Amino acid sequence: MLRLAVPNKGALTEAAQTILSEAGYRQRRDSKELVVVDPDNDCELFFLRPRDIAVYVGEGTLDAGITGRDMLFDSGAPAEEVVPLGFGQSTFRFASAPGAYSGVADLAGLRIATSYAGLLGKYLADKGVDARVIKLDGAVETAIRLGVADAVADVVETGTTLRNVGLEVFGDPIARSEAVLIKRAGSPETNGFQQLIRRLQGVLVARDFVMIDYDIRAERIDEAIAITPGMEGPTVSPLHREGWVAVRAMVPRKGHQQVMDQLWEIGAKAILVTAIYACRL
Ligand SMILES: Nc1ncnc2c1ncn2[C@@H]1O[C@H](COP(=O)(O)OP(=O)(O)OP(=O)(O)O)[C@@H](O)[C@H]1O
Ligand SMILES: O=P(O)(O)OC[C@H]1O[C@H](OP(=O)(O)OP(=O)(O)O)[C@H](O)[C@@H]1O
Ligand SMILES: [Mg+2]
Repeated sequence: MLRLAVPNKGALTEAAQTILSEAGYRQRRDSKELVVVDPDNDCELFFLRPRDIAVYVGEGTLDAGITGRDMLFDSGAPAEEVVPLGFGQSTFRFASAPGAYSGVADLAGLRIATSYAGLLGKYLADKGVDARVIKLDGAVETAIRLGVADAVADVVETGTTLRNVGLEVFGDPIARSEAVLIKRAGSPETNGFQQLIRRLQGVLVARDFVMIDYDIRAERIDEAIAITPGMEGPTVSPLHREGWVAVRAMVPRKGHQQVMDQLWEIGAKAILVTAIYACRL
């Protein structure tokens, strides 16, 4: 049985449940459920704090989990990223009162508040900067005003939280993160785990691609294929109308309107775009 850890709180929770549910796994009915058994998929889902997920997976008590890449690094657990999941994107950055510092080198000897002490500690060591890391559980942005720290290192997405307390980012981003599927470092992939990977990748492709269908004169098929090369090559079928063919191909969702324009320019007709509900490549 596949034992899978899913965030039960925080920024990744909803999107993690959506992607798993689109991949055909059973979901919890209310937010108090901590374990869900999914006999159809021979799987057990454990709802845990995102910060703890890499620890369970690293220990080998759970086979796989969804957490943030930043939390995986921060934990130092022997777990590894297997599939980036395309949601929960954030950067991890330094912030301070506007203009106070311009880069990590300015922080030598100062106090930096963060809830990612592992990640920050490794970064400072890498850069050869000796600073004091003040570990807080959350809402670290307030630490400067309360005199606990000179700078903070925290997750920034829209920047709204920082703006609200009058802080500004400085220096290079420390890390870029998104939700990732993880497994224990070096552990073999079981059948159940490989099936999970294929299903998640299928959902990601279904989100990123659309199906395009159109009719075109047979003599222009090479130009058409150059515009819509598809995955393995487009399906080209004869049309009842002499000298015309029907073409079907997957194209990236982003930019599909430009593809439609280009096809129109070379004389394509009846150009249809439809969503892909699910797929296995
Ligand atoms: N505003 C955000 N937008 C996008 N991703 C975010 C945001 N805040 C956090 N994350 C990401 O979500 C993951 C989990 O962080 P989150 O803040 O939800 O956990 P937490 O701090 O343990 O939970 P809580 O904030 O409920 O205590 C991290 O990988 C983080 O990078
Ligand atoms: O740039 P923004 O879009 O404002 O998002 C970033 C904020 O979101 C997270 O906070 P969260 O709500 O998880 O609270 P926490 O600090 O207590 O973890 C993070 O710690 C930042 O504070
Ligand atoms: Mg948080």
